[in-house]
This record gives sequence, C-alpha cells and structure tokens, in this order.
Amino acid sequence: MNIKNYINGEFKNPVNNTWIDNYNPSDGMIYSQIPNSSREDVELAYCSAKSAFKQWSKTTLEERSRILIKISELIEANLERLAEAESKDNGKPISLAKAVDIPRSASNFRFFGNAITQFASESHESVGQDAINYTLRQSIGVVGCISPWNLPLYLFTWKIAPALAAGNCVVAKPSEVTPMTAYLLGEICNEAGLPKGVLNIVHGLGTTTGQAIIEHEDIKAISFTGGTATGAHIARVAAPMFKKLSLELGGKNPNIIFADCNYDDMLETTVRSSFANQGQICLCGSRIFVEASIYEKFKTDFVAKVKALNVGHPSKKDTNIGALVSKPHLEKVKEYIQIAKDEGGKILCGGNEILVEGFENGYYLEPTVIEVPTDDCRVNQEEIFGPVVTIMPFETEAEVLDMTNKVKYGLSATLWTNNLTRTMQMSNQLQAGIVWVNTWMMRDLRTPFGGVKASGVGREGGFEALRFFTEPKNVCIKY
Ligand SMILES: NC(=O)C1=CN([C@@H]2O[C@H](COP(=O)(O)OP(=O)(O)OC[C@H]3O[C@@H](n4cnc5c(N)ncnc54)[C@H](O)[C@@H]3O)[C@@H](O)[C@H]2O)C=CC1
Ligand SMILES: O=C(O)/C=C/C=C(\O)C(=O)O
Repeated sequence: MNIKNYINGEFKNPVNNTWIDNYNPSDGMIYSQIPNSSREDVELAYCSAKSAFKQWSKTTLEERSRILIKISELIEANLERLAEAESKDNGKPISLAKAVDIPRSASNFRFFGNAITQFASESHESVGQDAINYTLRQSIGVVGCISPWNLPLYLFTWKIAPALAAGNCVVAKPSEVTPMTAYLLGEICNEAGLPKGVLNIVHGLGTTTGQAIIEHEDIKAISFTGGTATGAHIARVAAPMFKKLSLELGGKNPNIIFADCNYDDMLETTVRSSFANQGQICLCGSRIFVEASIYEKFKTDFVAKVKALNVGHPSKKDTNIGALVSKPHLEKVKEYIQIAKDEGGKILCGGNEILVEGFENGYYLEPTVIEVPTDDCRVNQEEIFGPVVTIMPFETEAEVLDMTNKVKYGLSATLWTNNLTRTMQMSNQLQAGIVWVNTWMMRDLRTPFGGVKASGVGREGGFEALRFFTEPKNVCIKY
C-alpha cells in the first residue's frame, strides 16, 4: 500500500515520484511505501495552506472548536484501526496504542478545541496617561509541525491541534519511520469537514522534506519534537530567518528514590517509567538513583520484575515490550550496551537481542538493567532512547542533586519520597522542565511541557501552545 501526501484535502503522489520503503518493526518486512517529498511538494502544501489561511483565520472560534472536536470524535470512533496501524508501524504493543496513543491523540484535538474558546488576551490601562492598551493574539499564518517516531499520532496531533485552533494553516511532516497514522488522519480531517488546505501533510526524509519545510521563507514558525542534534540543526537554519521556534528534544531523566517512599507504588511505576514504549519516550527515567539503605533490596526486586516482562509480538495481548522502531535504532541501542560493558558496567539483566518465534527478523531486545560504577560514564550521560536503564546508589541529597544536574539534558525528573521539605527543596533545585513527585508521566494537558538545557526551547501544552502559535500585537489608544 502506498501512502500519499495530503495536500488541499486530496491525496497526491510526490511530484518527483520518489518513494521510501516503510518497515514493520515486528517482522522486519517492508509493508508500504511513502513519498520522499521534495521542495516542490512542500511548495504545493505551502500554497494550499496559504490560500486556506484567509478563511480559516477568520473562522469563528466556535466553528474551529466544533471541527476540532469532531476530529477528536472520529479518532475515537477509529480507535481499533488507528491502534492497529500505530502498532504495526512502530512496533509498540497494540494494548499500549489502544490505551494511550490513540486516546491521547483524540484528547489533543478535544482539549485544544475547548481551550481556544477560553483563550483570552490582556488589556492594560495606563493610569494617569488617559490610555488603554489591548493585546491582540493574531494567527501567525502558515506554520510547520515536524514530529518523531516514538509516539507518532500522539505527538503529531499535540502540535497540529493547537496550531489549527489558533487559526493557522499547517504544513506537517510525520516521521518517515512511522507515517501511517498521519496518513489516516488526513481521511479523518476530510470526514470532519476541515476545510481544504487548512492542514497539509507531506511525507519524506528529514533531510529532504523536513529541510524544505524549515528553509521555507514563508513558513513563519516551526514546532519540532525529536533528537537534540536535529533540534540544533533546525535552530541553526531557522533562527537566522527569525522564525518562531518550539524545540522539544531529548532527555536523560533521573529517577531519584529515597528510602521513605511508598515502596510498592515506586517499584511498579519505576518499571513503567523505565520500559514503557520500549523505553522510547523522551520522559522515560533512564537513570535510576537509589538511596544506599534500600539499594540492595531495590536491585533484587526491580531486576525480578524486569525479568518477568514479556517481550513479544506487538499484536499479542500479553506483550509488555514490543519491537524497537527500526533496525538502525536497535543497532544504536545495542552499541550502548557494549559501551556500558566496556566502561565497567554490570549487566544485571537483559542485554541481548531476542528472536521471537515466527518473527525472527523483528527488532526485539531484552529490557536491560545496568549497574554503573560512576555517574559520569557515557551510558549515564547520553540519551539511549531504548529499553535500557542504569542504576546506582547515593548517600545524600546533595550528592544525588549534583549527579542529576550534571547531564547536558534537563527534560523531566521523578522524585520518590514522603518528606515534604526535601520535596520542595529538591524540586526547586532540579534542572528540569517537569518534576514528578511520587508518580510518573501523569499528564494534565493545561500544564507547560518542555525542557531546559539540551532538552529544548519553549513550552508546549495549554495556553503556552496557543501563545506559541499566535503573534501578540499591542494596540495603545489614547482617549
Ligand atoms: N522525542 C524525543 O525526544 C525523540 C528523541 N529521539 C532521539 O533522536 C535520535 C535520532 O532519532 P531520529 O529518528 O533520527 O530523530 P530525528 O530527530 O532526526 O527525527 C525527528 C523528526 O525530525 C525530522 N528531521 C530530521 N532531520 C531534519 C531536518 N534536517 N530538517 C527538518 N526535519 C528533520 C525527521 O524526519 C523526523 O520527522 C534517537 O535515537 C533518539 O535518541 C528521536 C525521536 C524522538
Ligand atoms: O505530551 C506528552 O504527554 C508526552 C510527550 C512525549 C514526548 O514529547 C516524547 O517522547 O518525545
């Protein structure tokens, strides 16, 4: 089956008729092809978006809201089909796609469909000067949304929904590794009555299609989620063109466990925060620091739970861990396991590729726990983005804070403790955009989402996203 570009409400082949193979990670087979769109395709998408902008930016908030909520309902109505497509394209367990990815994609549209009706601008009375200022929040125009492969429809819609709600028209590119649900979204948008050209989806490689989007002179804002190196490249290209930029990048998130925590909750959640989605979530807690007094107990209990996880075909109900997203990614993760061994790390469990019966060419890897001798080893400093975590003990708050803040990343941190003073003090000092205390990845879509340092620039979510996708203009009236 060939995936096509979605431009001006129609499905089109790429102008230069160049295609890329799309692999099913669970069996390593090519199962579809996608366009490797060129500058010409991006230009067609841009022109279609530009024509639609005049009308869409003037469409009432109620009408925009109605359409976005309709899209949300149609995503829900297509739950099974979308979850199957996501699981096949990405390798994630179908149970996860059904419970998390697709419902959250629907929530993204519903949330921003509602949020835009509550979004208000400010006014400032200049007392004593007989003047009033009011600030308009105007749609930007045509914006670019570029998303990664780990949470394909979830992150694609997390960008598109606020962009559309704010009255922009969009040229969007999903990851070339997981294009299928973005393709299906085009059909849903047509059925929901989204006017032609408001959303345009171009498929292809980052270096061709993505590059054409970020270099386009008239695409005025770029919202990107993906690797830090790619984010830095996008900034180098787009910042001198004065584009607005939202960059949500990698992480090397600490999971800090104190002896006074609720142990059972902590243990269960830590297995999830380590290995959910095969560890391929930028928020996964890939560095586990445990207070020395419970370190040996934690090590034994954690390893036992990890060994019990079921690695298998994504379509099977009892699969906890599916396939990694691609062969090159599997190789990258395996290289890090070798690096850990070379650096003196001890593999407590996992570390090997798995041959799943009947799917021997799939990209399966055992969930891996590595005990590291020091915090400054490469596996504790660099993003692996797979089912691999490190563990090590700590003695004091000061020591663990120092280790957690020493990495170049600063996305999220999880703290397990029942000590209120410690919670407040550490939350203040952790260099991260998001801190979870006694939980992980509990999401409220109104909250600011994003990181500091090499984890990115800007915040997504709630009104932050609507602010990003609008341009403020202050009007000062003297009376
Ligand atoms: N959410 C996250 O934090 C993610 C982090 N990563 C990290 O990045 C590493 C590399 O993974 P990749 O798949 O290569 O991610 P990537 O960052 O290269 O890809 C993300 C998106 O950016 C696009 N892209 C790539 N080059 C571009 C360019 N020059 N201009 C515009 N768009 C471009 C891709 O086509 C894709 O749609 C992973 O191993 C992982 O460590 C990857 C995906 C998601
Ligand atoms: O918005 C969320 O709930 C999760 C976002 C996750 C990422 O951005 C990621 O893994 O890249």
